[in-house]
Amino acid sequence: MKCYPVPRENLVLSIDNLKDDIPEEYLSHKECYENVIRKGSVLYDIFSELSKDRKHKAHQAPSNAYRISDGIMQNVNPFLLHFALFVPAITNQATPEQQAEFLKHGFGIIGTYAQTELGHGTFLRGLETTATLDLETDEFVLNSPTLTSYKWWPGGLGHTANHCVVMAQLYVKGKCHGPHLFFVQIRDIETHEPLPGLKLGEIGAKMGFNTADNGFLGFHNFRIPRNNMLMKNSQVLKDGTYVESKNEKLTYGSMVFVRVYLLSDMAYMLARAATISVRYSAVRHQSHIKPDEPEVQILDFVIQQHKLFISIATSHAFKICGLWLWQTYSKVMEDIGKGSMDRLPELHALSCCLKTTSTRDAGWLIEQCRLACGGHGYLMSSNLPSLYTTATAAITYEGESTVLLLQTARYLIKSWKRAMEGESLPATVSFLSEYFNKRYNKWENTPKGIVDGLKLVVAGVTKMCAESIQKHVSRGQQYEEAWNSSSVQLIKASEAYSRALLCEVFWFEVDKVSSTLSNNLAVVLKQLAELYITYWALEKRGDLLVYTTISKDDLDKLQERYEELLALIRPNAVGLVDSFDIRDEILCSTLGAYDGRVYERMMEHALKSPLNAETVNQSFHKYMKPVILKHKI
Ligand SMILES: CCCCCCCC/C=C\CCCCCC(=O)SCCNC(=O)CCNC(=O)[C@H](O)C(C)(C)COP(=O)(O)OP(=O)(O)OC[C@H]1O[C@@H](n2cnc3c(N)ncnc32)[C@H](O)[C@@H]1OP(=O)(O)O
Ligand SMILES: Cc1cc2nc3c(=O)[nH]c(=O)nc-3n(C[C@H](O)[C@H](O)[C@H](O)COP(=O)(O)OP(=O)(O)OC[C@H]3O[C@@H](n4cnc5c(N)ncnc54)[C@H](O)[C@@H]3O)c2cc1C
Repeated sequence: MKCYPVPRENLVLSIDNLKDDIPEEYLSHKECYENVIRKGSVLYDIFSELSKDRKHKAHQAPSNAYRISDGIMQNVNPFLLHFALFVPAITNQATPEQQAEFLKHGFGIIGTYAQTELGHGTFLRGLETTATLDLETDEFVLNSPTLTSYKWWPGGLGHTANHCVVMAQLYVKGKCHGPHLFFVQIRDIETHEPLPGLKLGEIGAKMGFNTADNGFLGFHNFRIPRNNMLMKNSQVLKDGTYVESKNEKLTYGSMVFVRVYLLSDMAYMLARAATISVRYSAVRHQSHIKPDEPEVQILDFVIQQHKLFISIATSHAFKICGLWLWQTYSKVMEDIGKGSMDRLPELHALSCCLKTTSTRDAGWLIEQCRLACGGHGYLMSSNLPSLYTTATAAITYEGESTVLLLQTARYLIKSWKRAMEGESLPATVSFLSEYFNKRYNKWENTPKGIVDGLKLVVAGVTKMCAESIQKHVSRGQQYEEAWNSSSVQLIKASEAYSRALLCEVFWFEVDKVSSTLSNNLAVVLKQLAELYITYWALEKRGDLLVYTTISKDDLDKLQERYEELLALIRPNAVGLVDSFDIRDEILCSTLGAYDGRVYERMMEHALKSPLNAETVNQSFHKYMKPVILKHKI
């Protein structure tokens, strides 16, 4: 067996079998898939060796080895779900004995996480796949009773995975106990043929993610051993006794893991887009500033700095907040391991709004980076279009953004009610009590003052939501109807909460470590953090004018400070993106390569187009020529 030492980027990137002769955009849908399976299998082999070295723990921050594949695959790795959800679901939701059994083949199996159905993705209590206990045979019988109950979307399900964790409605003795997770083999290990009683396939071409092999799966009286239900939190005994979980939402735990991870993932996606667009903006000369001087680097246009520097700052914000959220996640998981669920609602609320804001921001900021590169940003060889379609998928997967923001709003409203009743609140929402008790300060034009102001916006909007719900109820609506009627404001409350959290954590984490950094590094990091906070204060000036004592004069001074920060960051801009340290082989961009040979690389890439293999394409003689000659006057 090939033995890989812990891979270094150099080792992995030097493997010939990982190089593409033809750029992926020139391959067919089927060739694309086969190409990523070729590369993915090499990486899977390496990661398997790597993972043996460090026993996989459910709550361990995902290894950065994942980053290497992110670059080499260029598109999405069809094995991703195995690492992102299949293994974490088993280590998070199965008993130790089950883990030993299900993972005994180590990386000899390839899994995915099959939860979403054709008819349901958000509303998990509405999932239709059933798992019915057969007491006589000590098995569960899985069925897809309708077309809408077919599993639809799971990554790797179409042709890659041979196992999956399936979410299905558990039926025991005629009673439904809601969604539970089951370990299911779906293909023969040797032949890879679908097992009898299953209908498997891929769901077709998508806007991006076209190598993720998202698939569909239908069950027809498909039997699995009773022991294949993941039974760490709830159990079904041999006699059919159902032992319920201490918290039924623990079943949803695997999604929290990925939502927490996505903050760091988006930091990395943005770092790539910022590296490409800032380096290109340093190379590209276009137009004049002073009429009698040569054309300038487009990075010297202040409006270009306004478009791009927020992406540098946001990547750092997501990285730092991602680590903070990961620490919170790990602590809550530790508490749950000791039997305490107290902080689970808070973790759920934090992960919902931060996952949503980070994926949405990554989407529009990557698009802003693309547009800042003019026409060349529209080339696939820039890699900005692929970064965009990959990042924006995350706004939907792992919890659709609106739905997750409403989950956070649910937590804010509950916290507001607790504040009104004088209860003490967790630190992440304690400002609601301060606001309720009118303990807040006048506006200050400082980073801390801005953070406090943004929290006042959250408290003010949350209060307005609570009053709106109360108003609708007093007019005769049921609570759930009143909730729906107030949902536009509820989304605003969650968005404001997420922004305040990002600003607060970014600023105070940087402030906390700055004394340990070299002066220059501390200065630059603080400039980025202040730029981020000031950018969002100016973006949210309307809310600040409504809910804080900020004045027009304060806003004018903030605008001035923001433009000062752009000028201060300008000399370090290229150094800042270089410090993301993303190699050309992982950046995969003709515009963002370290050596700045943009135009030569663009031409080299263009010549790889199959259309350039000949000077006259056969379609001229076959189709065009007869028409041209026929109509030639
Ligand atoms: C090497 C590793 C690398 C990792 C790399 C990752 C990067 C990318 C990875 C993968 C690419 C693609 C992966 C995509 C995978 C998927 O998309 S999997 C499917 C994702 N689907 C969802 O997220 C479904 C979203 N829907 C839900 O979560 C639920 O339906 C709902 C929360 C919206 C509603 O659930 P419901 O049961 O109806 O609850 P409610 O009645 O609304 O009550 C809410 C209460 O429940 C609590 N709660 C809800 N969810 C959770 C949770 N997850 N954890 C804890 N608690 C939860 C909530 O706090 C409420 O409690 P209260 O009643 O006390 O208010
Ligand atoms: C690239 C990609 C990869 C994926 N990978 C996987 C995977 O590996 N495994 C897996 O199981 N799933 C996967 N999914 C599916 C994904 O998790 C679902 O698409 C997602 O959960 C949203 O559900 P839905 O598609 O049914 O949308 P819906 O929930 O139908 O949402 C449609 C619209 O209805 C709105 N809406 C829904 N409920 C509410 C509500 N309560 N209040 C207000 N508005 C509401 C939404 O906001 C949205 O605007 C993937 C999806 C994508 C795009």
